[in-house]
Amino acid sequence: MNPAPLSGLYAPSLALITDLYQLTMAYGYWQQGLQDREAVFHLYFRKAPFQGGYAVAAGLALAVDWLENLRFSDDDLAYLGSLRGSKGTPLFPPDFLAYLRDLKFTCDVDAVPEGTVVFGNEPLLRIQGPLLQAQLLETALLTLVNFQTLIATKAARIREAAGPHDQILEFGLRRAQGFDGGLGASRAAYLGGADATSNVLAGQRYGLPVRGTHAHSWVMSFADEEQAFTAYAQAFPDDSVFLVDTYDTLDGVRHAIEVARKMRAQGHELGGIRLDSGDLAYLSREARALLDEAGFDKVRIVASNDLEENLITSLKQQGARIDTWGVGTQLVTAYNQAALGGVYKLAALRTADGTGWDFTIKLSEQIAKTSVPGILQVRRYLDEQGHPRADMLYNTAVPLPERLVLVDPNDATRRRPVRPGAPFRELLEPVFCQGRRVLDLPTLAESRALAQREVASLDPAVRRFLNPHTYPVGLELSLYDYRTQLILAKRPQRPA
Ligand SMILES: Nc1ncnc2c1ncn2[C@@H]1O[C@H](COP(=O)(O)OP(=O)(O)OP(=O)(O)O)[C@@H](O)[C@H]1O
Ligand SMILES: O=P(O)(O)OC[C@H]1O[C@H](OP(=O)(O)OP(=O)(O)O)[C@H](O)[C@@H]1O
Ligand SMILES: O=C(O)c1cccnc1
Repeated sequence: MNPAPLSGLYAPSLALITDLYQLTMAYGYWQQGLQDREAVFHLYFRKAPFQGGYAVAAGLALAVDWLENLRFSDDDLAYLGSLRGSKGTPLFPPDFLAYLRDLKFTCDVDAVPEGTVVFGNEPLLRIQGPLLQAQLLETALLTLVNFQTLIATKAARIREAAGPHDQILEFGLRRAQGFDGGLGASRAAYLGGADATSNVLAGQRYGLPVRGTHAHSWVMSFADEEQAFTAYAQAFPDDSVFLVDTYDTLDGVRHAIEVARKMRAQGHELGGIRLDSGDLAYLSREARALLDEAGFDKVRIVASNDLEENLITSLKQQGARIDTWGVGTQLVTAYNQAALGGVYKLAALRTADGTGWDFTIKLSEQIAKTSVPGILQVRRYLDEQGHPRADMLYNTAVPLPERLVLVDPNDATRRRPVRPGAPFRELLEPVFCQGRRVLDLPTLAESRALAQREVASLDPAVRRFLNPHTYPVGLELSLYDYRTQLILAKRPQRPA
């Protein structure tokens, strides 16, 4: 069989986009008759990326799409049937493959909408349903949500640095982690705050605005800069941005102005110039002065060259006159943090008699890595202006006490009583009910607008890049106490 083109991007079925152990466990559960035991898993990360104070949830729409198309094709089953164990016997017997063929997705999925700001330990997704199915979803859901959330968060930080009025163009495809990394990054970058992408397939697939300038090679293909700019303006008289740094940046700006004058005489306006090297603060100030003096104060100044949020902040502090930021490598590769460490943990199992729940916990040497048992919801308390004040994780499967207290899961001495009647909203919303979609997803542009409102609603101390203030996320006290009991019950008490 030839490998699918585009590294499987267009494979008719993506059921096999998983780790082998999900399938070996599935077989084991099926063999033990445990496949339909009801289970609850949470998908969450522990620490916000980039040493930042928050993350922007993303990836849900891709997860929904994957879940709705989840089925094992004949090719998938033939491949699984061909796998052999170390003794040469089939890894998966035919009757299990027949079970997979008929498997229908019947889980409940609750999720935090894309664009919502989220913090460590908060479930972004909660999956409830037959154990075999819920387990089988782990890898793909993590793959989608981890990367999308990572890049959306990076884009939100770049937006924070650029401010609400500047434009951000995502230019990263050539430096992305493969085709799928590039496509996914363009989507997430837009969701997190970029205005447009240079990635044409992402534009087509996700409906993103596509934008761009031209390369140095364009200028190098003509006898001189003026000819190159003139030719580009002929092709795109109302959509030209000239790259001015091929030879000498300020001479390039003067040449751009000459051509812009001729364009104006013919009823067209130059859109912008792009700076791609040198001291971007100095050159942008000089370029702005030259353009303004010549009567081109509406011509935009685009900058590119390894930009990221700290550099953009610094350039602004230096008085740079850049109004459009072309950001590639650092954004689409999340350069300073390779991955978001989201995890997927079992938190509840139906009791054998089917009437109650066993809440489950994964212990760890580090308390920060010990999971939270229960069927969790995140309640976000708001102040009078509707700004987030603190989040509370609680177990929806047990009644909430009258008086609520939030406990820091990493330091039980830090507690906050909840003001009676304090306004709140709950973050996890039903998306699938027994495998049937019950939520109409917002458009990507709506999720992007939500992300901007969400980040803006955070305290600037939580948003700042350097040593941000930790936003309070607590366990509801009775959940905290229950979790402590469970830890004590599970951990061997060895004599000193
Ligand atoms: N005023 C500035 N303050 C801080 N960093 C800047 C400033 N101007 C540019 N930079 C950044 O410094 C880095 C190096 O810039 P430089 O012009 O030397 O790049 P380069 O890639 O070597 O140029 P070229 O593309 O000509 O090879 C880039 O990441 C650029 O964004
Ligand atoms: O710097 P990034 O944030 O990744 O933005 C994309 C870069 O891609 C292009 O450069 P090109 O591939 O021509 O190489 P260059 O770095 O030599 O300019 C463009 O001129 C930007 O500099
Ligand atoms: O359109 C551009 O200017 C562009 C596109 C990709 C990479 N660098 C720049």
